[in-house]
Amino acid sequence: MEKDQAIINEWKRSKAIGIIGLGDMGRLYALRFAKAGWQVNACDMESQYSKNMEEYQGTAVNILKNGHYVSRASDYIIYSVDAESISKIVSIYGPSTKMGAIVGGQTSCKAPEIAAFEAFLPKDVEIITCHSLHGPKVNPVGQPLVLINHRGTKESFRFVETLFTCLESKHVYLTAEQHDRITADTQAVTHAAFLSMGVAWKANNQFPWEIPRWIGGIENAKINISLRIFSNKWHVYAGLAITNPAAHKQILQYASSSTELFKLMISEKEEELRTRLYAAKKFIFGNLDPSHSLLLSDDLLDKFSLGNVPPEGHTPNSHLSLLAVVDSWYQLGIVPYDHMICSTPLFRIWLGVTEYLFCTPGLLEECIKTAVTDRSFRPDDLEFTLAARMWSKIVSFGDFDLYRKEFETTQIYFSEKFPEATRIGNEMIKTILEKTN
Ligand SMILES: NC(=O)C1=CN([C@@H]2O[C@H](COP(=O)(O)OP(=O)(O)OC[C@H]3O[C@@H](n4cnc5c(N)ncnc54)[C@H](OP(=O)(O)O)[C@@H]3O)[C@@H](O)[C@H]2O)C=CC1
Ligand SMILES: O=C(O)C(=O)Cc1ccc(O)cc1
Repeated sequence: MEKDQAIINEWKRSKAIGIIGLGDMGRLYALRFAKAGWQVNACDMESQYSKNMEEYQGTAVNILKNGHYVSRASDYIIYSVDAESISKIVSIYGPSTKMGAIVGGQTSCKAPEIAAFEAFLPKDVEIITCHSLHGPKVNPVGQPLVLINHRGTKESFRFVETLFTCLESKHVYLTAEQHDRITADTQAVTHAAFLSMGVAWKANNQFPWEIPRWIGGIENAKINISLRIFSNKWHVYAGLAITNPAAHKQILQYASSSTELFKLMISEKEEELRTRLYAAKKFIFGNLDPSHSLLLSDDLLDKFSLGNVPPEGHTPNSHLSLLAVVDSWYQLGIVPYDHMICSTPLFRIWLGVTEYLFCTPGLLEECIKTAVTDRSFRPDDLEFTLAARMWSKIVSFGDFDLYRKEFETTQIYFSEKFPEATRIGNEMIKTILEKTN
C-alpha cells in the first residue's frame, strides 16, 4: 500500500497530463486532475489563450498557447475536441507528441479517433483512450468511464487508470469496437427519441410545459431531458451519431418503428398493434428477475415539472416515442439491460421510463387504447414520426451542416426555458440516479 502511494506520488511529481480542447469535458477533466495534485497542461483554440489564462488563474492548470506546446510537454495527452475535427486536429498536433508519451481522446465514437491516432502519431507513442459516459453537468462519481488500451504497455495502462481514479467513476474495460457497438445501441436511439420530441413540439408550435396533458410524471422526464439535450452543443450529438456507422442502423430502425406503429394507430388496427407491442414487451422485459423493482415511477417524477400539474392528474397518452424505442430494440434483437455497465444517465432514465410504461399493470393497455381511439394525439404523433425520419435521413447522409441547422433552430425556439429546465433537470437526474444506482 505504502509502496503504491510512493509510486503514485512519483508519477504526480514526474509526469504531466495534457488536455487539448478546454470545452465542457476538457474543463471538467483539467480541474479534477489538477485538484487531485496532477500537473496539468491545457489549451483550447489559440484565439482563446488570453481568455483561458484569465479564467484558469488561481487554479493549478497551466494554460498553453496551442496543442503543440501541450503535446511536447505532457506524458499523457487527452484530445477533448469535437468528433468531426478529430482527424484534422490530431494531424496538426500529433507529430509534436513527446517521445514515448501516451495519447487518448474523449470523443464519443472511437473508430475515427483511433484511425486518426494510428495515422498521425509517431510509432513510439502509446494509445490509451477513454470515454466518460456522462455529460459535464453530471457528477462523475459512480458513472461508467470506458478505458481502452489500444496500444499501450501494462505499466502505462496502470498509470492512466491511477490518474482516472480521482474522478471516482466506475472503470469499464472494452476494445474500441465493443465500445462503438454498445454506445450505438444505447446513446444513439435515446438521443434520436429526445431530438424528435423537440422538433415535433416546435413544428406544432407548442411549449409542452404549457399543455396540461404533458405535465407531470413521465412527461416531465421527456420534457426535461429533451430540453437538456437541446441546451447542449449540437456537435456532441451529431458526432456521436454520424461518425458511428453502427448507430445509423439503430436510428433508422427507430424511424421505421415510429412510422409503422403510427400507421397502425391511425388505421386503428388495435389487435395488430397490441400483438406487436406485447411481443416486444416479452422480448425486452420478459426475463426480468421477479425481484426486479421498477427503476422509475410517475410519482417520483411528478415533482420535476416545468409547469403546474393539473389537479385531475395525468391524462392517458399514446406514448409513441416510448413504444417506438421498445419496438426498435425488439426488431434489432437488443436487450438494453445487457448494456447497463456501459450506459449513460439519460439512457438509464429512458429505459426506466419505458419499463414503467410496459411493466406497470394496466398502463400499456391504457396506452394502446388511447393510441387507437383518441385522435387528439395524432397531430403530435404525426410530427413526431416526421421528425424521427428527418433525423435518420440526416444521420445516414452524414450531413453535419443540416444536423446543425435543424438542431440550432429548435435550440433557439426553446432557449428561454433552458435555465429553468437545466436546474430542474439536474435535480431530476440527481434524484433518479440516487434511486437507480
Ligand atoms: N458534452 C458531453 O456530454 C460529452 C462529450 N463528449 C465528447 O467529448 C468531446 C468534447 O466535448 P465537449 O467538451 O462537450 O465539447 P466542447 O465544444 O465544449 O469542447 C471542445 C473544445 O475543443 C476546442 N477545440 C477545437 N479545435 C481545437 C484545436 N485545434 N485546439 C484546441 N482546442 C480546440 C473547441 O473550441 P471551439 O469551440 O472554439 O471550436 C472547444 O472549446 C467531444 O468529442 C464529445 O463528443 C464525451 C462525453 C460527454
Ligand atoms: O447521457 C447522455 O446521453 C448525454 O447526452 C451526455 C453524453 C453525451 C455524449 C457522450 O459521449 C456521453 C454522454
